[in-house]
Amino acid sequence: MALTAVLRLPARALLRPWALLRGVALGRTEAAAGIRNGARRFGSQHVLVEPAAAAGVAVMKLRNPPVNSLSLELLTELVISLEKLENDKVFRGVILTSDCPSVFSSGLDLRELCGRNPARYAEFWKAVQEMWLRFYLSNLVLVAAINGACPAGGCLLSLTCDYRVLADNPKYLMGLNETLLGIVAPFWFKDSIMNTIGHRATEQALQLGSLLPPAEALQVGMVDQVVPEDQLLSTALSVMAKWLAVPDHARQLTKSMIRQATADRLLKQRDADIQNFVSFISKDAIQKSLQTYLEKLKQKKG
Ligand SMILES: CC/C=C\C/C=C\CCCC/C=C/C(=O)SCCNC(=O)CCNC(=O)[C@H](O)C(C)(C)COP(=O)(O)OP(=O)(O)OC[C@H]1O[C@@H](n2cnc3c(N)ncnc32)[C@H](O)[C@@H]1OP(=O)(O)O
Repeated sequence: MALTAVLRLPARALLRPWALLRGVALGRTEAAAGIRNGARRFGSQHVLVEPAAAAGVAVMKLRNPPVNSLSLELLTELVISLEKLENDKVFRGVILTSDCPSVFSSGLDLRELCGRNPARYAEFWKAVQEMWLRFYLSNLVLVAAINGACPAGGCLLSLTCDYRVLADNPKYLMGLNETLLGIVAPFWFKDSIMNTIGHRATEQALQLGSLLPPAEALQVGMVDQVVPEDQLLSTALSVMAKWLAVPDHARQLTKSMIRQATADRLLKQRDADIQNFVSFISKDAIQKSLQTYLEKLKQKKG
């Protein structure tokens, strides 16, 4: 960033050096535009973060076109973006949404699960764990504004949030569909959904790999609200206002009291979970089934 551009920045940006780094990552024009509008706006290649109209709230948008598949890069950038917001005392809540049309996130990037070497699988799985742990235990209020399809890892990401609002569109299917790919959702995926929809509903949803349309997702408790698409963000902001009306320290300790035990189950066996994943995903039969699934997805268009 040129010195003249730095000098034009408001003092508060200079007090936060990472805000300048974000500007570099965004490119000078976009960063400058954000600041000119009086709003600090930052991002990385795959995650865009901008302050919402409400004080203390940021909107975090996934932008890994075409379908926001959770690659190693996107997972890493999500964690870094959340950490930056947590360290910036201005922010108390985050609305998580998608910048890609009609897909919130297509889940883990299937290309990360096929044809890689064990070291890369291990690195990728560590990043999936990290994303889940950091979002699940975040001190901030997280509201998911789900503006598209939300299968598998996309659903997991939304389940880390404190509240989920889903746009009412029959194409926006949501759920943990791993069994349909011939793979098994790990215990912490299962814990996330079971803590949300309960034991019996999980028995069905997880074994069947159900992808639910909005009305059913609402009925089972996978989401808290279904609203017309054009009201998604305003609803998420209203929900956020209600959550932010509670004193942070009391809400944060309560959240931790409810969630820490679930996170600890993974924290106690992170390495074993990585080894399990690597040996499971490396099996020929699993690789075959994933490749067939990926090919079917690609052929869908033809
Ligand atoms: C004992 C057990 C121990 C350990 C357990 C170990 C391992 C197992 C755990 C693994 C957990 C896995 C979790 C996951 O998240 S797996 C991913 C599952 N995701 C899906 O099933 C969704 C697949 N995608 C879709 O259904 C559709 O793409 C979607 C999201 C509805 C959007 O539809 P549409 O807009 O029509 O877009 P296209 O289908 O045409 O897709 C465009 C383009 O993107 C490619 N693509 C789609 N999804 C993915 C993906 N997840 N990863 C990578 N690429 C994806 C698709 O193939 C198209 O590519 P093209 O090249 O043809 O343009």
